[in-house]
Amino acid sequence: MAAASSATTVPSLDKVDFLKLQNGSDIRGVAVAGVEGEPVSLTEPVTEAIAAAFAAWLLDKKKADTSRQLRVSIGHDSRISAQLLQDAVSRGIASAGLDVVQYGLASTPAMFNSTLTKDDAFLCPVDGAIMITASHLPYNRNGFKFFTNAGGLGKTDIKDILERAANIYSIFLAEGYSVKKASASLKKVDYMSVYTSDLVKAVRKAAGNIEKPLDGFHIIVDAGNGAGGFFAAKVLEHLGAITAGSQFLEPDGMFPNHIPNPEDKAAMKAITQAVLDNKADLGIIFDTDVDRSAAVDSTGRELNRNRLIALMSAIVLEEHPGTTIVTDSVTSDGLTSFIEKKLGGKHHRFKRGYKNVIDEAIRLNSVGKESHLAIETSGHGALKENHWLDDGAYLMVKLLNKLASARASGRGDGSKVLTDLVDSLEEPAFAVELRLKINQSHPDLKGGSFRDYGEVVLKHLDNHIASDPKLQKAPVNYEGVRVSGYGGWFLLRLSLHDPVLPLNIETPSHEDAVKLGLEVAAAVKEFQALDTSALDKFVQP
Ligand SMILES: O=P(O)(O)OC[C@H]1O[C@H](O)[C@H](O)[C@@H](O)[C@@H]1O
Repeated sequence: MAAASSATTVPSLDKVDFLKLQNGSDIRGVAVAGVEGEPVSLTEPVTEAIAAAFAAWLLDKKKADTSRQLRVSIGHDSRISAQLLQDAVSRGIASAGLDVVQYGLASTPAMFNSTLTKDDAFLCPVDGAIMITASHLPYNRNGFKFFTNAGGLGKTDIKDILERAANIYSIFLAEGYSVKKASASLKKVDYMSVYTSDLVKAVRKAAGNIEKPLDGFHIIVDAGNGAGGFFAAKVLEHLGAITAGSQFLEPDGMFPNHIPNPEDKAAMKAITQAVLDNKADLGIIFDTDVDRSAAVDSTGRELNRNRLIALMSAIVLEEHPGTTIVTDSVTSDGLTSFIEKKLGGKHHRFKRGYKNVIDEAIRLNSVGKESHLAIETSGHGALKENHWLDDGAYLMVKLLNKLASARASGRGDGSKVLTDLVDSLEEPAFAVELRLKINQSHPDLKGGSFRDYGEVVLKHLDNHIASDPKLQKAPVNYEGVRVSGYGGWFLLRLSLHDPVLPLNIETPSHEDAVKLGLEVAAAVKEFQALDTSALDKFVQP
């Protein structure tokens, strides 16, 4: 079968700054026209060039290890631009002579998994995988994540791919671009059935090989119209659970109900309400591409952010006593004492970014410091037992295992077994995140980058803190400036991607948070390019 259509329309080619499409270890851009000020950057030729560049990169990496033709799997989330981009990606891969295997609607973790699965019938393992997604971003965006069996590609490889893509695109500019029929092979495979059956097997195995370990449990899924709807019918129901009342399972790239994002307040409210209305045992919510998740217990208590980390830590530390839990930088002090004092583990609070925490856990293991869990407050999480695969669905499988095994051992009280595990987690009475923007066109940047400017702000804050006896700098810290005071803490750091300094504050009261906020405000007031309006509003009497 030929890859792609034989249409010969010639989209007009604009000059493109490929490196601007890099977003950490992902590629992100605008794929749908119509939003003011957001011109389309992921056009068909740009996408085709990026896919061809990934193919060339993969050929360089893998040529020596395999005698057969390399193959690449392609999946996508529910976005309205998915089909167009999938076709362009397929053409790019095929133009480099690699085989294309299309999975259709898929989750990001399933794509990584396809590089590990050994099953000829499903053309697995693939040599490389591409997920077309922009996670929880608005409907007009889209992007790509790339995987090999070594995991997700990192920043350096993404930069390499974008540089190669720019060269390929310059050939399109010179020679003209047309949507060509490619000669390499294209197949469609229902890989999600392999991935979901792996999840089902994992729960059955943990329950002692019981066919329906969730028999009678009522569990509600909210997929936010992303790609996660499969979890209800293909995972939970196979395990015996009732999923009536599950919502927003149908893919709809306009996301008409709420943003598929477990960090979003409206999204958490929607799943909580569904659990209470249906008197369900548990609620589960995913982001668009199912690499992030959160849960809600039967009383409507949210199990997300620090609470989800605490819960996963409790489960993992039962299995691996004393192990190190790697988390992102905005985790609470209460979480540290919970992991270290209550659970007897070690808390390694590292940097923000799922790739950062996963890579750090892998590094710790490589230097002999055992770690089994890397997890972010955003709902991203990966376990050593699951190949460090960043997988929101697998996190939920670990909770399901706990429900099933508790019942098998005579505890029939549903999600209380989960809630009880995090009972003694100390939680701040007040928590806030304020995002302070750096105005990139301000003359104070003097042509430098927002990152350099942000670093100067942080250095200045650091000096200010040193001279203030009411505040203590965190003795170990990997990102930004983290400070204790007024019974709580704050962290000011550079955003991973945006010209923004996010400020997190957690304190015993709103009043204490204002006191910490005033300290930060005083330290940064001379930085004219920093928009402190969110902070100024917060500290106003
Ligand atoms: O640094 P921020 O702007 O707060 O963004 C941080 C977040 O960026 C992306 O969404 C990553 O996928 C997350 O892993 C990370 O937590």
